[in-house]
Order: sequence, then C-alpha cells, then structure tokens
Amino acid sequence: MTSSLAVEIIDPDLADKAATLADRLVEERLASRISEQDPTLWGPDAEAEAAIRLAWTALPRTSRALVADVAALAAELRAEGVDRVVLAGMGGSSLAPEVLARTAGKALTVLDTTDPAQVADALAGDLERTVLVVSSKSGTTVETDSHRRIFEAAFRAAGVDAASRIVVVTDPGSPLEVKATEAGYRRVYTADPNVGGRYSALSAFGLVPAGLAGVDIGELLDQASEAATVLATDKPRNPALRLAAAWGAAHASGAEKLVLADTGSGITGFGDWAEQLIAESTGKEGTGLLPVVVEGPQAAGFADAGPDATRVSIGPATDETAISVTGPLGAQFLLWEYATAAVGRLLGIDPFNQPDVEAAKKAARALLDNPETDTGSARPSTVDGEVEVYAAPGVLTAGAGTLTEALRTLVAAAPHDGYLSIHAYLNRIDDASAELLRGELARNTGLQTTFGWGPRFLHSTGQYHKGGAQNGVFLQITGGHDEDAQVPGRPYTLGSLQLAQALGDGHVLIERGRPLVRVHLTDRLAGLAQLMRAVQELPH
Ligand SMILES: O=P(O)(O)OC[C@H]1O[C@](O)(CO)[C@@H](O)[C@@H]1O
Repeated sequence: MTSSLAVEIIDPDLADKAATLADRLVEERLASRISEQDPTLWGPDAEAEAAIRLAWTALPRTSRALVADVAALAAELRAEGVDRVVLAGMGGSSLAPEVLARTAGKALTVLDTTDPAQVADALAGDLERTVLVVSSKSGTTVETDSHRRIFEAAFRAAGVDAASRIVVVTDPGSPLEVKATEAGYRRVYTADPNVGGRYSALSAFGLVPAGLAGVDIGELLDQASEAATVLATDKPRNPALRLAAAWGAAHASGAEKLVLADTGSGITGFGDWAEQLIAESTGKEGTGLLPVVVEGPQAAGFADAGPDATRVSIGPATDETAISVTGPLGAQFLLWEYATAAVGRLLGIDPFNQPDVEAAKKAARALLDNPETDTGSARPSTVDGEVEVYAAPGVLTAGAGTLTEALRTLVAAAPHDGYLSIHAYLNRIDDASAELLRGELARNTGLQTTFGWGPRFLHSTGQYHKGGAQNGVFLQITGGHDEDAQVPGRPYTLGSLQLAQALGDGHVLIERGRPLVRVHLTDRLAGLAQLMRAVQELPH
C-alpha cells in the first residue's frame, strides 16, 4: 500500500476539464466547508438530511477512543477462547470491515446474504469460539435481524450463552439497541447518528468488527488523520477536489460510468466498498455515476471502455488508466467520501439520501405477506435444461425459446451506451463461479456490465438501478435450495425471503420500464455451467 495519498488524472483532455472544475470548487471553499459540516452545500432540499449526515469528517478524531475499547473487548473474548468473528450487516454496515479484514489478512465471516446454505455454512463453524457482531444503523434491516435471530437460536441449541456472544453496533435509540438492552447482549456500541451508513467506515461500524477480527484500527485512524488536513484544504492539489472534478468533468462529457480496477493498491476489495458509496450517493433523479467494478486492468470493460465510461485505477496507473488513486486505506476511505460528497454538488443531487431503496424492500415485504400475489413470474416463459427463464411481458420475442435467445433479446434491449446488470441471488461462496459471468457478458455484448450478489447489492448499486440513468437491462439469477432455514419468530424462511427480495426488486424494475429476465437454476452448478455456455454462444 503506498504511503502518500494521490490522485493523478492521466487523460490529458480530462485533466484540462477537471482543472477548470477544481478551480471552481476551490473558489467555493467546498473542501473546508465539507470538513466544517456545512449542510447548505447541496441546496435547500438536501439541507435537512445533510445537517444530520456530515459528522464523518471528524471521525478520524472522534473514533479514537474505540481503539483501546475494542482491543480490551477482543482480549476479554480471547481469554474466554472466543476468537472467531461473524459479522451480520448489510451495505455500509459490513462493506468497510470486510475490506479491512481482507486487506489485513484477518478472518472475518461476513453475513450479508439470505442464501440458506451460505448462512448454514457460517453456523457450521465452531460456535463455542464464535462472537456475532450485529451491525445495523437503523436496527430494522430484515437480513441482519434474521441473522441475529438464527444465531441466537443456534448458540442456545449448542449450549452457548447467546447473550454473552452477541455484540451490537447501532444508532442510539434504535429498535436493535432496545432489543440488545432487554436481552442483555454482551456489548452495545452506539455510533454517531449523524453519520450515514455508507460514510461510516471510520466509525464503530467499520472499526468494531474489524478491530475484533484483529485489524490494527489505530493505524487506520492515523492514516485517516494524516489525510484529514489535506482533504479539508481549499487548494487545487487537494486529491478529493481533483477526484470529484475529474468525475464531474467526465460525467458532463457523457461518461456516467466509472470502471474501477485494482492495479496493485495492496488493498483487497476496495471497489466493493467504493461501489456502494458512489452508486447509492449519486444514483438518483435520473442521473449519477455508475461504478463498474472489474476484476483487474485486463478485464473486459476496462481496457476496452468506450466514451460512456472512465477508467479509474485503484493503485498505480496502467497504460489505459484515466484517473489513478493511490494511498493507504484509512486515507482512501476519507478521500473517496469527500470526493463523493463534492461530486454530489456538481451533479446537483443530495449525496446522503437513498430515495429508491425502500421501493424494493416494500415489494419484498408485500410478497412475503402474500406470496400468491406473485402471478407474473409463476410460470416460466421457457425451460432450457437446468434453467427456467422468466421474463416480463413483452421482453422476450416470440422465437426466444432457448436460454441463449432469451439473453440475446435482453441484451438487444439495451441502448449502446446503456449497461447490463447481473443480480445473483445465490451463495457467494459455493456459487462463486457466477462472478465469471460478468467478464464474459461484457466481452460478448460490448456493454458495460456490473455484477452484484443479491440481496447485498440492493443496499448498494440497487439505488442507482432505480434512481440513476434509466438505461440498464437486468439479468437476475435465482437458484433452487437443498436446504432452508426458518427465521425464528418470523413467518418466513431465509429461502422465501431471498426469493421475495429477487421478485420484489424485479417488480420495481419492471414497473419502471426496465427490461428484465430472471433465470432460475433448478440445479445451481449445472445451471451456472449452462448459463456460461449460453453467454459464450451470444456473439454467434
Ligand atoms: O445499517 P442498516 O440500517 O442496517 O442499513 C444497511 C444498509 O441499508 C441501506 O440503508 C440501504 O438499504 C444502506 O444505505 C445501508 O448501508
């Protein structure tokens, strides 16, 4: 990991345009005003929300007390033989700790799934040695609440005192805090409520699970503190202003996608964290920046990006890079947060709300309450081997009788500067090969292509799909289950929740006129192989 924070704009045309914009941001004193938490920067409509969302600028300082506190809890747990950390949290409540743990090479099991087999695998670890961190700002997120219920019951069944093994991170006064106090959970960390989920990497949400997993969170805060001064400075060299200006200039020239590739940053999985920050913050009111996280600089979508996309290296520049961002992880968290808030002003949107996320949650809840209302997708349009194809009326042409033809029809519905988004409601570990579909589809369609695990992406790019530029087409993948799990105290299983989340988001996208095809893999392994073959046949 490089020690100094830098943003280089390699593309000369972009550099010129960005310099002009950066000068404007300097004149407006944007950096210092963000650091001073000025809520008026995003216009009158955004002011009330911004007034309760800017405390992240002070986190490098205000989070300091957590370092010793979390170290003491980790030592206490270790002394009791508890050294396995499982984190239940969605979006901003798990993405940062996951990057932190992976980068430091520390074990952290992240549960941001409703896949029954993936949850069963997490339960199959040694519960005698396990502490569950339940992280939820709102304290109401259904996935996280389900994980808490399932683990609590499993601890009990294993003869482990459940309350002593559950640590909570939440906002003060949330239903989760109330529950934790009632149940006598081991520890409750209340975070600063004036920090939004996706800006919470340096708060208790990032630091508690990462610190318990053994990450050096003191060093992380040192890196962020060092960067805080430069990021608050109204100078054209301020890396956050440079990054925001480059993004803003690219967007104004018609490149609404940012293709993010790691080019040797030394950070593992940063793109997944940045993806939520950028997509959920900017993708609204029909505009925004769509992050496209790719496997590396050689991946389809990066080297061959067209004029609708800007190539951003996380790490040193390669021959194709337009913008490169380097620096230590603690500094980068803060840099990207400043840049995202700043570009929100350039785009004229409120970077702190997520107005379109609720629609999918509501549709999923409605389906769970009344599963019989799901008439639209009850019957497959086509069955091809291990794959059932479901499509909204009018999406598939009459002849689309095979999987390849269905995919071809879906792809043909995308405008040339649109995008294809794959939503895999599968097991992130056992069905990991699904991720290979992204590169293969991008290569074979020429479209910028994103990949997200459902329901994880619903708390990330899900906002953009519904709120951003309406030029996406969507491929949902669902799968059969060999096992399922009842959520204790709730009238649903994880499997039914997972399907309701897929169908719910599908309904919302279809309602908004987006072309969508769902493929259901009756046998996951065979179905994924078949899907890959169908994608490879696309160009022929
Ligand atoms: O921390 P919570 O309240 O459980 O929310 C998790 C995630 O869900 C979202 O609200 C979107 O659904 C994200 O913004 C957030 O990071």
